[in-house]
Amino acid sequence: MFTIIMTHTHGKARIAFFLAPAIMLGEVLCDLQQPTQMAQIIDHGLAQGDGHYVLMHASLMLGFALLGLMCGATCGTLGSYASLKMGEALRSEMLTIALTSRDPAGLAPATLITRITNDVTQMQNLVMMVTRGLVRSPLLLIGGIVMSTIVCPDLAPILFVIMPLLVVYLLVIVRRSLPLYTAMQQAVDRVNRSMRENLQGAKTIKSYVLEDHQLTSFNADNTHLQMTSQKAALATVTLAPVIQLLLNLGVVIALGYGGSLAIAKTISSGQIIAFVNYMIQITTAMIQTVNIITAFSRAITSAARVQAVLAENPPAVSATGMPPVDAAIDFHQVSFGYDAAEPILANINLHIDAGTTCGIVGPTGSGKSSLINLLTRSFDQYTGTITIGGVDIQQLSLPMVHQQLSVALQDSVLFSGTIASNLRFGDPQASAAQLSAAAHTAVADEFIEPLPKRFDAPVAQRGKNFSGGQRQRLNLARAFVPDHAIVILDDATSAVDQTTNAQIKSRLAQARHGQTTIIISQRVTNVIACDQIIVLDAGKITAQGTHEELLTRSPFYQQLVATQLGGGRYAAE
Ligand SMILES: Nc1ncnc2c1ncn2[C@@H]1O[C@H](COP(=O)(O)OP(=O)(O)OP(=O)(O)O)[C@@H](O)[C@H]1O
Repeated sequence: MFTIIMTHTHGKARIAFFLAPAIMLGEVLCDLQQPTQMAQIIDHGLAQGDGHYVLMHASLMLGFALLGLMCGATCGTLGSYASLKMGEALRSEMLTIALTSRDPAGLAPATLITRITNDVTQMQNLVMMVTRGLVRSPLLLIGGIVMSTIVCPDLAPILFVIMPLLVVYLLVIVRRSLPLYTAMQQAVDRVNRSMRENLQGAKTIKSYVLEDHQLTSFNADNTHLQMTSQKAALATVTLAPVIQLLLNLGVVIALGYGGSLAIAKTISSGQIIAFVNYMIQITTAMIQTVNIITAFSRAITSAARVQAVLAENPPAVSATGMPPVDAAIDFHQVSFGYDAAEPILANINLHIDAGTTCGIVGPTGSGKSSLINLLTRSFDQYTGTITIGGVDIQQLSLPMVHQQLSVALQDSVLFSGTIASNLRFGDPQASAAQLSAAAHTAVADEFIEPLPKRFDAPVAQRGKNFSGGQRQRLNLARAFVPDHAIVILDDATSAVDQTTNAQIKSRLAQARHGQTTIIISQRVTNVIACDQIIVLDAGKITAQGTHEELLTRSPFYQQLVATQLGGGRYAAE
């Protein structure tokens, strides 16, 4: 946890982090002066009726109080600065990892949200507490014990009995509360996940009239969160009162026993008052220690969850390969599984010549998208070699890989903004002519041109002001805007009608003539004209060749053609 805090606290924030406790030392020293000064006033000033002595020591007390206040305020400001800066750095790094991570298995959005917000906040609270309390509480505690022993050694045994009892109690509570805080954070994850799914799927829920069912399920998660939070709170709720009780008991004994010693003239009344005041300071320090320990328990849990995100496959930093000279693609003996125990692709060998088109067909779940996920380096845990232009993609940095290829996925994710801002994702400098050309290839021009603002027309969140087919065409156009050597279309026209699909196919053939294009499609018509077609089944390449070749070689392909095209031998266009 300390490593996470330190690696995310730089420059002025780091100075503030270390300076704040040092300044806090001033406040503690000032606080520790007060009871002694008070005893002096009672035993010397008041007892001897020395008004000047009383005034002088009262002024000293005021001076210490003001100095303590200044130290406390400065420490609080510095601590808050360090905490805010650490939170900012941590959130930024976590989001970067979330956006670039190539192993999303442990990074479900709901848990990520909780980790980036709630868990980071817990760590920020700890930094605040540590900068203020980590020095103050132990020092005030030890200082209080030492000073009370010096000022009134006769009453010191009271503390030596009470303190060990308190420490044991504290340790028991902390041990009990730690797993409860972990459970609480997991419950927050569940509520977040449920809320996210319900909000995203609101339309589907309404159409199936499942509002009550979903609400019941959400309420169950909500109640679970409330119960686990309550358990965690209950585990620590007795801490402060028990500390207060034991120390009040100590004060009562000090007053009773100390009173009898004062009557016997063994100690003075000023000593008793100083001792009681030190006990009050010790109580305050103990309660503050409890708060720090509680914050620690929560932050330890949170730090582990934050660390799990920070450890998620950081993007490759060393890239030694030169950019590929051409767009030929090779897979050599590639095997892959999202989970090591479940292979998805097995021994894939394929070669796509630069400047050719390659179609990939296969039943649903056969591994077509997974193949592309490897080429785009979304996942790296495969065996074998994948090269672009003869260069192993592992030797290329992620930006280098992404400068080679554009991908249009079936799921057309659009972002709020304008059509132009969405189309410029892959090339922020793209000219208006590039946008028009890309929109034309994707047959998106026919609905963009009539819009009053054309390419400046607004796009709502997730593109919900466009139809599914329109979204897909904008998604396609976005992939065509950058002048990348390789374009991959992964079932990217599944939502468009047959006529538009045919138009896209013919414009694509023209626009990408002589450039490497990979088309994954459930529709056999989309791949018929490809220079080669790869047939995938259960993660293996079962056949590859041209349409004509596959019609004679691949029973699966024959069946696909028969089902979709009525059984005739369709020639490639
Ligand atoms: N991110 C993932 N984590 C775990 N398993 C996954 C993931 N993505 C896909 N899979 C699994 O990998 C297998 C192949 O999926 P993939 O998406 O590659 O198939 P596909 O041929 O593209 O299917 P479709 O035509 O339906 O899109 C499936 O069994 C799927 O459940």
